[in-house]
Amino acid sequence: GAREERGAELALGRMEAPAIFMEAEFYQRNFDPREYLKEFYSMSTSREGASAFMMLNLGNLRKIFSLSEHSRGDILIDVGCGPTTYQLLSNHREMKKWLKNEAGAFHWEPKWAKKQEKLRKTVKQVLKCDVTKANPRGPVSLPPADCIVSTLCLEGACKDLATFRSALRNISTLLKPGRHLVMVTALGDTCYTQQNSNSISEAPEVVPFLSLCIFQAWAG
Ligand SMILES: C[S@@+](CC[C@H](N)C(=O)[O-])C[C@H]1O[C@@H](n2cnc3c(N)ncnc32)[C@H](O)[C@@H]1O
Repeated sequence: GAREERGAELALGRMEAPAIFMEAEFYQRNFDPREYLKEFYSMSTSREGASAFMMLNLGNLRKIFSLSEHSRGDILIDVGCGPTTYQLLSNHREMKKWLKNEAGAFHWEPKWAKKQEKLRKTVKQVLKCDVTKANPRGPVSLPPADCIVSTLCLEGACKDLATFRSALRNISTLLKPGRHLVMVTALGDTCYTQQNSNSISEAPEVVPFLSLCIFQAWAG
Protein backbone atom coordinates (compact mmCIF):
# COMPACT_ATOMS: atom_id res chain seq x y z
CA GLY A 1 0.00 0.00 0.00
CA ALA A 2 0.89 3.67 0.08
CA ARG A 3 2.67 3.39 3.38
CA GLU A 4 4.73 0.51 2.06
CA GLU A 5 5.70 2.61 -0.94
CA ARG A 6 6.65 5.43 1.35
CA GLY A 7 8.62 2.97 3.46
CA ALA A 8 10.56 1.97 0.37
CA GLU A 9 11.10 5.59 -0.61
CA LEU A 10 12.22 6.22 2.92
CA ALA A 11 14.73 3.40 2.89
CA LEU A 12 16.06 4.53 -0.45
CA GLY A 13 16.02 8.25 -0.10
CA ARG A 14 15.85 9.53 3.38
CA MET A 15 16.13 7.40 6.48
CA GLU A 16 16.67 3.74 7.10
CA ALA A 17 14.03 1.89 9.09
CA PRO A 18 15.12 1.88 12.71
CA ALA A 19 16.90 -1.34 13.65
CA ILE A 20 15.14 -1.55 17.00
CA PHE A 21 11.62 -0.82 18.04
CA MET A 22 11.23 2.61 19.63
CA GLU A 23 9.46 2.44 22.96
CA ALA A 24 6.50 4.47 24.12
CA GLU A 25 8.47 7.44 25.40
CA PHE A 26 10.16 7.83 22.02
CA TYR A 27 6.75 7.72 20.36
CA GLN A 28 5.37 10.38 22.65
CA ARG A 29 8.36 12.64 22.03
CA ASN A 30 8.50 12.13 18.29
CA PHE A 31 4.94 11.85 17.13
CA ASP A 32 4.08 15.27 15.77
CA PRO A 33 0.34 15.37 15.12
CA ARG A 34 0.50 18.42 12.88
CA GLU A 35 3.27 17.02 10.71
CA TYR A 36 1.49 13.67 10.60
CA LEU A 37 -1.63 15.35 9.26
CA LYS A 38 0.35 17.26 6.66
CA GLU A 39 2.32 14.22 5.59
CA PHE A 40 -0.47 11.71 5.28
CA TYR A 41 -3.76 13.58 5.09
CA SER A 42 -3.19 16.70 3.00
CA MET A 43 -4.91 15.13 0.01
CA SER A 44 -2.51 17.02 -2.21
CA THR A 45 -1.69 15.66 -5.62
CA SER A 46 1.98 15.47 -4.60
CA ARG A 47 0.95 12.88 -2.05
CA GLU A 48 -1.15 10.71 -4.25
CA GLY A 49 -0.15 7.54 -2.43
CA ALA A 50 -1.27 8.93 0.92
CA SER A 51 -4.60 10.15 -0.47
CA ALA A 52 -5.25 6.82 -2.15
CA PHE A 53 -4.47 5.02 1.12
CA MET A 54 -6.93 7.21 3.02
CA MET A 55 -9.63 6.84 0.37
CA LEU A 56 -9.22 3.07 0.49
CA ASN A 57 -9.53 3.13 4.29
CA LEU A 58 -12.56 5.38 4.14
CA GLY A 59 -14.25 3.12 1.61
CA ASN A 60 -13.58 0.03 3.72
CA LEU A 61 -14.77 1.68 6.94
CA ARG A 62 -17.93 2.87 5.24
CA LYS A 63 -18.62 -0.64 3.98
CA ILE A 64 -18.02 -2.19 7.39
CA PHE A 65 -20.19 0.32 9.21
CA SER A 66 -23.01 0.09 6.71
CA LEU A 67 -23.00 -3.70 6.47
CA SER A 68 -22.70 -4.82 10.03
CA GLU A 69 -25.46 -4.31 12.53
CA HIS A 70 -22.88 -5.28 15.15
CA SER A 71 -21.08 -2.01 14.58
CA ARG A 72 -24.22 -0.01 15.36
CA GLY A 73 -25.14 1.27 18.80
CA ASP A 74 -24.77 4.25 21.05
CA ILE A 75 -21.12 4.27 21.99
CA LEU A 76 -18.13 4.07 19.70
CA ILE A 77 -14.59 4.30 21.08
CA ASP A 78 -11.74 5.21 18.74
CA VAL A 79 -8.50 3.84 20.24
CA GLY A 80 -5.35 5.73 19.22
CA CYS A 81 -7.36 8.26 17.29
CA GLY A 82 -4.35 10.55 16.86
CA PRO A 83 -4.98 13.89 15.16
CA THR A 84 -7.17 12.48 12.39
CA THR A 85 -10.88 12.73 12.04
CA TYR A 86 -11.40 10.62 8.94
CA GLN A 87 -12.19 7.47 10.90
CA LEU A 88 -14.65 9.59 12.90
CA LEU A 89 -13.69 12.52 11.41
CA SER A 90 -7.80 13.53 16.98
CA ASN A 91 -3.69 13.76 19.28
CA HIS A 92 -5.70 15.52 21.78
CA ARG A 93 -4.71 19.06 20.91
CA GLU A 94 -5.45 18.79 17.22
CA MET A 95 -8.70 16.94 17.88
CA LYS A 96 -9.74 19.47 20.51
CA LYS A 97 -8.85 22.37 18.20
CA TRP A 98 -10.91 20.80 15.52
CA LEU A 99 -13.80 20.04 17.90
CA LYS A 100 -13.93 23.69 18.96
CA ASN A 101 -13.55 24.80 15.36
CA GLU A 102 -10.60 26.95 16.42
CA ALA A 103 -8.57 29.04 14.04
CA GLY A 104 -5.59 27.05 12.81
CA ALA A 105 -7.37 23.69 13.08
CA PHE A 106 -6.43 21.27 10.30
CA HIS A 107 -8.55 21.85 7.24
CA TRP A 108 -10.36 18.70 6.15
CA GLU A 109 -12.03 18.66 2.77
CA PRO A 110 -14.79 21.30 2.43
CA LYS A 111 -17.22 18.73 1.08
CA TRP A 112 -17.08 17.08 4.50
CA ALA A 113 -18.41 20.22 6.15
CA LYS A 114 -21.79 18.78 7.07
CA LYS A 115 -20.34 15.55 8.39
CA GLN A 116 -17.78 17.50 10.40
CA GLU A 117 -20.47 19.56 12.10
CA LYS A 118 -22.39 16.43 12.98
CA LEU A 119 -19.27 14.78 14.35
CA ARG A 120 -18.38 17.81 16.51
CA LYS A 121 -21.73 17.39 18.23
CA THR A 122 -21.33 13.62 18.53
CA VAL A 123 -17.87 13.31 20.10
CA LYS A 124 -18.38 13.29 23.86
CA GLN A 125 -14.86 13.03 25.24
CA VAL A 126 -11.25 12.84 24.12
CA LEU A 127 -9.20 10.96 26.71
CA LYS A 128 -5.65 9.75 27.11
CA CYS A 129 -5.32 6.04 26.78
CA ASP A 130 -2.51 3.48 26.74
CA VAL A 131 -3.19 0.23 24.98
CA THR A 132 -0.26 -1.44 26.74
CA LYS A 133 -1.97 -1.03 30.12
CA ALA A 134 -4.42 -3.62 31.45
CA ASN A 135 -6.80 -0.71 31.96
CA PRO A 136 -6.11 1.42 28.88
CA ARG A 137 -8.42 4.27 29.89
CA GLY A 138 -6.69 4.88 33.26
CA PRO A 139 -8.78 6.14 36.18
CA VAL A 140 -11.65 7.44 34.02
CA SER A 141 -14.73 5.26 34.01
CA LEU A 142 -16.44 4.76 30.68
CA PRO A 143 -19.59 2.95 29.66
CA PRO A 144 -18.75 -0.18 27.65
CA ALA A 145 -18.63 0.47 23.91
CA ASP A 146 -20.92 -0.96 21.25
CA CYS A 147 -18.00 -0.85 18.87
CA ILE A 148 -14.28 -0.04 18.96
CA VAL A 149 -12.44 1.35 15.99
CA SER A 150 -8.65 1.55 15.95
CA THR A 151 -6.76 2.73 12.89
CA LEU A 152 -2.99 2.41 12.41
CA CYS A 153 -2.35 2.44 16.17
CA LEU A 154 -1.46 -0.95 17.56
CA GLU A 155 1.37 -1.78 15.18
CA GLY A 156 3.18 1.38 16.29
CA ALA A 157 2.32 1.05 19.98
CA CYS A 158 3.38 -2.59 20.42
CA LYS A 159 6.98 -3.69 20.16
CA ASP A 160 6.31 -7.37 19.57
CA LEU A 161 3.60 -9.93 19.14
CA ALA A 162 3.18 -10.59 22.87
CA THR A 163 2.55 -6.87 23.49
CA PHE A 164 0.23 -6.74 20.50
CA ARG A 165 -1.83 -9.67 21.78
CA SER A 166 -2.08 -8.18 25.26
CA ALA A 167 -3.03 -4.79 23.74
CA LEU A 168 -5.88 -6.54 21.94
CA ARG A 169 -6.98 -8.04 25.28
CA ASN A 170 -6.61 -4.64 26.99
CA ILE A 171 -8.74 -2.74 24.52
CA SER A 172 -11.33 -5.48 24.41
CA THR A 173 -12.11 -4.68 28.09
CA LEU A 174 -13.65 -1.44 26.76
CA LEU A 175 -16.12 -3.36 24.61
CA LYS A 176 -19.49 -4.90 25.41
CA PRO A 177 -19.30 -8.69 25.19
CA GLY A 178 -19.93 -10.01 21.68
CA ARG A 179 -19.45 -6.65 19.97
CA HIS A 180 -16.92 -5.78 17.30
CA LEU A 181 -13.46 -4.32 17.10
CA VAL A 182 -12.81 -2.70 13.69
CA MET A 183 -9.13 -2.29 12.89
CA VAL A 184 -7.27 -0.64 10.06
CA THR A 185 -3.71 -1.81 9.98
CA ALA A 186 -0.75 -1.52 7.60
CA LEU A 187 0.54 -5.01 6.91
CA GLY A 188 4.21 -5.12 5.93
CA ASP A 189 5.37 -1.77 7.30
CA THR A 190 8.40 -1.60 9.55
CA CYS A 191 8.19 2.14 10.15
CA TYR A 192 6.68 5.38 9.02
CA THR A 193 8.18 8.81 8.95
CA GLN A 194 7.17 12.43 9.20
CA GLN A 195 8.92 15.30 7.50
CA ASN A 196 11.66 16.81 9.67
CA SER A 197 11.42 14.18 12.36
CA ASN A 198 12.62 10.72 13.22
CA SER A 199 10.97 7.67 11.80
CA ILE A 200 8.63 5.76 14.06
CA SER A 201 9.02 1.99 14.09
CA GLU A 202 6.22 -0.51 13.76
CA ALA A 203 6.27 -4.12 14.87
CA PRO A 204 7.01 -6.38 11.86
CA GLU A 205 6.35 -9.50 13.96
CA VAL A 206 2.71 -8.58 13.99
CA VAL A 207 2.30 -9.10 10.26
CA PRO A 208 2.18 -12.91 10.16
CA PHE A 209 -0.18 -12.88 13.16
CA LEU A 210 -2.58 -10.45 11.53
CA SER A 211 -2.37 -12.26 8.23
CA LEU A 212 -3.40 -15.42 10.04
CA CYS A 213 -6.29 -13.64 11.79
CA ILE A 214 -7.49 -12.24 8.47
CA PHE A 215 -7.18 -15.65 6.85
CA GLN A 216 -9.13 -17.28 9.67
CA ALA A 217 -11.84 -14.62 9.50
CA TRP A 218 -12.00 -15.03 5.73
CA ALA A 219 -12.20 -18.80 5.97
CA GLY A 220 -14.92 -18.50 8.62
C1 LIG B 1 0.03 6.48 13.23
S1 LIG B 1 -0.97 7.32 14.40
C2 LIG B 1 -2.58 6.85 13.82
C3 LIG B 1 -3.55 7.98 13.99
C4 LIG B 1 -4.93 7.74 13.38
N1 LIG B 1 -5.69 6.73 14.12
C5 LIG B 1 -4.87 7.41 11.91
O1 LIG B 1 -5.56 6.48 11.50
O2 LIG B 1 -4.19 8.08 11.16
C6 LIG B 1 -0.75 6.29 15.83
C7 LIG B 1 -1.50 6.79 17.06
O3 LIG B 1 -1.32 5.82 18.11
C8 LIG B 1 -1.15 6.53 19.33
N2 LIG B 1 -0.42 5.66 20.27
C9 LIG B 1 0.90 5.36 20.28
N3 LIG B 1 1.19 4.57 21.33
C10 LIG B 1 0.02 4.36 21.99
C11 LIG B 1 -0.35 3.64 23.15
N4 LIG B 1 0.55 2.94 23.88
N5 LIG B 1 -1.64 3.64 23.53
C12 LIG B 1 -2.59 4.31 22.81
N6 LIG B 1 -2.30 5.03 21.70
C13 LIG B 1 -1.02 5.06 21.30
C14 LIG B 1 -0.36 7.78 18.94
O4 LIG B 1 -0.52 8.80 19.93
C15 LIG B 1 -0.99 8.12 17.59
O5 LIG B 1 -2.08 8.96 17.80
